[in-house]
Amino acid sequence: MGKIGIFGGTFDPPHNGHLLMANEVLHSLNLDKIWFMPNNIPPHKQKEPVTETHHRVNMLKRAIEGNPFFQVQLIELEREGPSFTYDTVKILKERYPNEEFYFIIGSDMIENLPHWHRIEELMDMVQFVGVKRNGYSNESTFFVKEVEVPQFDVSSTMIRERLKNGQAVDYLLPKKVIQYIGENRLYGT
Ligand SMILES: Nc1ncnc2c1ncn2[C@@H]1O[C@H](COP(=O)(O)OP(=O)(O)OP(=O)(O)O)[C@@H](O)[C@H]1O
Ligand SMILES: O=C(O)c1ccc[n+]([C@@H]2O[C@H](COP(=O)([O-])O)[C@@H](O)[C@H]2O)c1
Repeated sequence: MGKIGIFGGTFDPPHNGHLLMANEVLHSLNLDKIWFMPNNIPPHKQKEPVTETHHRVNMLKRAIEGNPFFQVQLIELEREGPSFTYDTVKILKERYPNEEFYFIIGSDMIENLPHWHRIEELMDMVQFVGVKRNGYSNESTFFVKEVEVPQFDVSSTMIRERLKNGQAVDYLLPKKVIQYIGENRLYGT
């Protein structure tokens, strides 16, 4: 039996805030692995344009390169439409009956939890792990296991904005991801 942290996200692009929190949760909960799971269509951002999936996957692979505890889990790209976590966790539990799953979220998502698809049932299927994010509260009517992580106030939105304006993004995301963004002219670079 293994303990797996599932870290779902849009990762548009992945950044050091994602890597920091994943690593801290891995160690504080003694998990065996973290699966970074890019979504197909983010359920609550359905009206926003999202970078093509293959680019998000390629960036994620570069971001986690060299860390033996980090893997990319592509299960949500096997389905069309919005990636509801309930549907995903159901399939994961069938496919990996011996694993115990922890679903990692930042506190902006904790606030949003009551609006998630079939949240009551999902709560019985997986343990949520919450990481505090600047400007959001960790309070929830649902049980979310809190992990203390040094707060790193970076977001994909901030990185996209900076790139669009020609501002520096060094140390906000891995060098290899910055290189990939430049080579593929993403985010208006
Ligand atoms: N700096 C951060 N600190 C804590 N949690 C974070 C941070 N950045 C992202 N997260 C969490 O990581 C998960 C995936 O986030 P996502 O890929 O949407 O990144 P994001 O930076 O929030 O993107 P965007 O700015 O486009 O909304 C979410 O649960 C989110 O709350
Ligand atoms: O299932 C839902 O209703 C649901 C609603 C909002 C977000 N999620 C998931 O939460 C994770 C973080 O979302 P995001 O959009 O911030 O990248 C990602 O795996 C989403 O698929 C899931």
